[in-house]
Amino acid sequence: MTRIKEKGGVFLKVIQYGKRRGEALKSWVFPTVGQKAFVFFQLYLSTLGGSRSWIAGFLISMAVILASHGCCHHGFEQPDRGRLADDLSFSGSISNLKYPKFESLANDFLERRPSRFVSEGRQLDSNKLGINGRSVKSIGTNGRATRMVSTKELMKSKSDSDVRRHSVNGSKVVVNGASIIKNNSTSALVKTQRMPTREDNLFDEELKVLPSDESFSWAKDNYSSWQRTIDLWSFVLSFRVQVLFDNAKWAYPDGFTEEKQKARRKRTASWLREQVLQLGPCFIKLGQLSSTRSDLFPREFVDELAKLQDKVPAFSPEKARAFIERELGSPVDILFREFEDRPIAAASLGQVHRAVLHNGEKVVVKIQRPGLKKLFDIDLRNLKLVAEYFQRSETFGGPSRDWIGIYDECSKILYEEIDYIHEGKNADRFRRDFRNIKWVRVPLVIWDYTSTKVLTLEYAPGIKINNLEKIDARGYNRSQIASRAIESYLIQILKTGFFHADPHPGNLAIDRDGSLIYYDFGMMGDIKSFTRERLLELFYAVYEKDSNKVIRCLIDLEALQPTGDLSPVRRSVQYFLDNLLSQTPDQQQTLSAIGEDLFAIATDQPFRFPSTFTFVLRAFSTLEGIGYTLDPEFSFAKVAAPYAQELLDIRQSRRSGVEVVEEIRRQANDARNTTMSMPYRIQRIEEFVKQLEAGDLKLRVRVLESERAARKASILHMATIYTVLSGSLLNIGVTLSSQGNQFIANGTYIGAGVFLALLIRSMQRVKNLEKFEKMI
Ligand SMILES: Nc1ncnc2c1ncn2[C@@H]1O[C@H](COP(=O)(O)OP(=O)(O)OP(=O)(O)O)[C@@H](O)[C@H]1O
Repeated sequence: MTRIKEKGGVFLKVIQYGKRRGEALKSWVFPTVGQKAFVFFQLYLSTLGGSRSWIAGFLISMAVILASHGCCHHGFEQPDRGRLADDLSFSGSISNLKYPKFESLANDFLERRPSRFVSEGRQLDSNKLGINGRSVKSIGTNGRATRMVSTKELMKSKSDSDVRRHSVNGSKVVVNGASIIKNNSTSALVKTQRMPTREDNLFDEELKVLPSDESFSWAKDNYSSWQRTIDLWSFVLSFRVQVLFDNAKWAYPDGFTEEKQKARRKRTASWLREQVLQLGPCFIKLGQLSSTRSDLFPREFVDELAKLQDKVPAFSPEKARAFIERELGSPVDILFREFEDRPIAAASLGQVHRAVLHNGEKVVVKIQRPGLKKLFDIDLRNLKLVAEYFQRSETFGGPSRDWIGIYDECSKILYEEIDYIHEGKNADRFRRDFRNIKWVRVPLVIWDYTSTKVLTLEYAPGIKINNLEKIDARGYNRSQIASRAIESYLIQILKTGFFHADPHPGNLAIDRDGSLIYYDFGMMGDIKSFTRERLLELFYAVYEKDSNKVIRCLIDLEALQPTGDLSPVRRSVQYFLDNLLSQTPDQQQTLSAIGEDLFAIATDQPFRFPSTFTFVLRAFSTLEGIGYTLDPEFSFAKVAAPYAQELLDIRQSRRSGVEVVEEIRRQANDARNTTMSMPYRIQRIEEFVKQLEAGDLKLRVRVLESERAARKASILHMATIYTVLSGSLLNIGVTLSSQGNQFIANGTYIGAGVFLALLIRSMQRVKNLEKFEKMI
């Protein structure tokens, strides 16, 4: 599982609630040059961060919405859970095999919905079918045991003679229950590849022409690791400089205005997208993940990065075919009856081709980009250096944040994403979780055609969830789709604990019968039962507006560090609970708005990696956004209400017995202790007052504002010295240079440069302090 831990911490301050959302975006001014340079990595790390905060954020938001909505007593209708009878998915016998190597397939088989199960399996004669004495037994669709032949085994014996050995009466070969008619003396399996024509189109959809990756250096076979490292660091430095210029008022000779800054940012953002494409898969994945992080990045960046969702270059069919052959051990023409050279989708980590198995089953083959592992190794090695720099740097939270830990988690997740066996197992588990919910569809994994880098799945075409035109044309119920998307997610978070961590519109589609198809199980989250219990406690605490309990739960969840004085945290939590929970239904905010509020409040607090709160809400705000697009009347609270009510009911019923007695006993104990200790407490207060009067007790007061002002003054003082030194050295250099002492002049120029850099750094620090002051 993808268990994403929260790492790092931030300091605590309550910030102006009223301004927070606009400010969060507007004030995207990176405090130091270092931060500007590594914003990309920061985004990457934060996007993939801790699942606990992720969920904690979601539950808080949910409780907030529900409490503000007063919804827990409404009797909302549960969306229709029925599934239409006609199911046009393709399914075939080959996926019904049980292979010893992949135990999970048996579960697949058992859970398979009968409506989907188009039986092409035939009961086979075991005597005729054994290949090299080995055959695989599976349960046929009619419930009887059927002997099945592993396709891999069959591929091994693909020569004519081998094939002939499997023929029955010289005319028919049975492969995994499907019949292949043998037309002539050549191999029955080796067929000339024939692409489907318009008249003979095996698939309904038209294919788009995808751009090719040939012009990209990362796609070249001879791309060296040195070149890669140079490219990567050049990008980081160029981006740092561009952001610096975008944000520095002095960089606008005709005068600074917000419009001009926006226009420049737009240019930088489009440059960034290009660069991300140039840098390849690891960064494309990062860019995609960032495209919903409007809390961290200006709108212009988010919009540009969102374009990465679809526009990822494809690699050539030759590469794809060679790769499949290397991975699966046989040429494509032998493995498949048909294979479409043009991919239906090209994503950051792989591309998807349609194919037809020899038994006629339609499948998709997801092929990983060649050389991806090597690229990941280099990229992550470099990103580790960045993490180490962050760990040392005060600016990035230094020792209070576990950057190395975050890096480790992230690289684990990325490596898991490029392991398609892992993805296949995730898909199986996800399908099992939804086996009783007929309106969620998860394509079957064809394990025999799957390896770490090639994943073959049942072909499950659908209309992308944000394609309103097609959804309307087919007459689907938009509001039902919106509710189902959210509901399926609530089930994952609250019930099964195993959730799809990347539910962008490309990964959700509508099947012909209106059910929801999930694609891409590379990045999944897993909530352990201990965590789930704590999260439920957190949910109740938020619902009861009990800040102490909220803090206790956050500490238990390791989402908050119990170090130092927690009273400022308590104040901000209470502020958040009071403000949001007192909202009337018409003031009710969207999940993404609440998410932004959470980020604003969490800034500078000892939460572990609070920026993951955006990741927390990423899935839900994406789905919520889809919900609003599909149905303007859509309400998250409405869909979530029955689930929240259920949680509250469970608690109520739990409390009814032993817990109530326990609670009464606890309260009685508290009351007795308080009464007994009262005289002693009054005596203590009296002692304090006496000590104060006698001057024995001194109160030390720290005025943080003055401390900050003094710090600012000292930085400005140093900045003045740097200016003078830099100017003087520059003057000396010019003089020496005019006198012909070029060598010494160069030395003084370098000195001037160093002081100039120190000056810029000081100015940045002043700017940071000012920004911080504005926020508190
Ligand atoms: N079983 C399937 N049947 C039909 N189409 C599919 C299937 N699996 C994937 N696709 C299509 O291929 C696209 C890309 O698939 P997928 O998301 O699994 O690839 P990916 O490389 O993991 O992409 P990303 O990581 O960017 O989300 C999907 O959006 C969908 O259109």
